[in-house]
Amino acid sequence: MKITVIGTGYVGLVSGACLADVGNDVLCFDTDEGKVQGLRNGHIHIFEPGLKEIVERNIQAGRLSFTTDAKEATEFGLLQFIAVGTPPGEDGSADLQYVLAAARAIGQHMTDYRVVVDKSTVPVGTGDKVTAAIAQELARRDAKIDFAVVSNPEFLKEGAAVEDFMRPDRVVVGTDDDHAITIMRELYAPFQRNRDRFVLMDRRSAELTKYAANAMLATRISFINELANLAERLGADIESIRKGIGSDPRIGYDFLYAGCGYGGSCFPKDVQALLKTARDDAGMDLHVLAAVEQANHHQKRVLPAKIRARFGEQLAGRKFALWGLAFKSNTDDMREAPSLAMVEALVGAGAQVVAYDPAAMETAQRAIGVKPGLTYADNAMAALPGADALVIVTEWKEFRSPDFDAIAAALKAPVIFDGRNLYDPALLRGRGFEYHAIGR
Ligand SMILES: NC(=O)c1ccc[n+]([C@@H]2O[C@H](COP(=O)([O-])OP(=O)(O)OC[C@H]3O[C@@H](n4cnc5c(N)ncnc54)[C@H](O)[C@@H]3O)[C@@H](O)[C@H]2O)c1
Ligand SMILES: O=c1ccn([C@@H]2O[C@H](COP(=O)(O)OP(=O)(O)O[C@H]3O[C@H](CO)[C@@H](O)[C@H](O)[C@H]3O)[C@@H](O)[C@H]2O)c(=O)[nH]1
Repeated sequence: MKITVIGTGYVGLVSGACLADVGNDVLCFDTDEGKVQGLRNGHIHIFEPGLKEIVERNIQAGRLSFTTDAKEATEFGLLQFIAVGTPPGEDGSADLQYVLAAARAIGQHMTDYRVVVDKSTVPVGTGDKVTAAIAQELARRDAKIDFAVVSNPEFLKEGAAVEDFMRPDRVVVGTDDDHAITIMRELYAPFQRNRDRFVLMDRRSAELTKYAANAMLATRISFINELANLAERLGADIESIRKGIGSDPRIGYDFLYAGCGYGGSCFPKDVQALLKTARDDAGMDLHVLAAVEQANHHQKRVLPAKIRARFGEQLAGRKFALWGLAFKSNTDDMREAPSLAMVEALVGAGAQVVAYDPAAMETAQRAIGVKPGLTYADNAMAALPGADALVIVTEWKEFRSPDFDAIAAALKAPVIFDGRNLYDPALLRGRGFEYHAIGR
């Protein structure tokens, strides 16, 4: 099939590359000249395991190419995937300017039937707005061309994006257009594995399904974080509790890791956008979700508060090694990363911070800019010498089993603040560490 993917970010590039990998012809369109030029030369601007190989393989096979030309992009694909950003607007609602710009470009240039597939995360009713934007452009040039607008939200996780796209738990498709349904079924047939993963519904339900999934996952995290804070005060261990409740299949073990709060490009903005949609479009307050957001806001401050409780409110003259900057492991994404709140809290109280991340050094420097008091180390161990404590905020694999003797020798005193519960408290205390974790 001939497919155009609009937007070459985490979702667009992964979708385009994976769709090409199963034999489709894919043209990726982005308005960012620099990104497109780089991609043509095989430079991948995001860190995503396995993506580079797939992109290179499919460029070489002639199935994957890139353009900044909207007309070429619209003429290319029978399917037009919209995978542009929907960042939070000032009031927390999803900013649809990029989605609607993409829709207008399709309306301006289409000459034949098109299936427009919305993969961006968008509020209920956006499909209607995309339809209206395309229709308006067609009317402007007096063109009568049929098209369908389908909702097909994406559920991939950064850091495992290729695997998630290739082996999806489900493929949610929202439309009542029979021709579009046939095309979408054919498109996703190679990704069904051993059972039918295709979940067909109306467009509004598909749009809301995406928010429901992220809201549910964010709720689990805020719930376990709050319970962790309680466990700590009551002298219980949240990891034992996670194992104790996870064995119930109705609860499960996944996504119940306590930590220093959820971040990333999705949960914070999608929770906010859903609260806003409910309030503005349905006159409803979502009480549970409002509490989820509030609890997460609090959780990002739990580890800094422990550091202040240990070293005092004023941290001038103190130095901290910070391991992890990305919002989670296996990504370079800094959007809403808990590290941002940590750096702000430490440097704001006068401390020096020496930070290291295996993948997010460049993106962090771009996100934070120049900040007096903050410097970066070339590797994890190089961040430690002379620091009052090691602070961990991202669960990178390379932090899981470090040389504890070398850490103790490099730090001023063996003190660790672990926002991801990476280590066994008894083991660390046995090795002479003062170990502060979350809920243990
Ligand atoms: N990042 C994730 O893990 C993830 C997962 C599932 C869903 N989503 C959703 O998918 C959407 C995209 O997210 P992302 O993280 O890939 O975004 P991103 O910011 O990484 O990429 C968006 C890309 O779109 C391009 N763009 C903007 N306007 C354009 C236009 N009019 N025409 C062509 N290109 C344009 C930008 O230059 C950028 O390269 C969002 O709605 C997001 O909520 C993201
Ligand atoms: O038990 C857990 C699991 C995750 N997190 C944190 O939650 C955030 C989000 O993690 P994750 O969901 O793995 O990353 P994302 O790439 O943001 O993926 C989420 O957001 C995407 C965008 O909508 C969806 O497609 C995915 O299904 C959804 O998992 C990160 O800060 C994690 O550290 C925890 O604190 N505890």
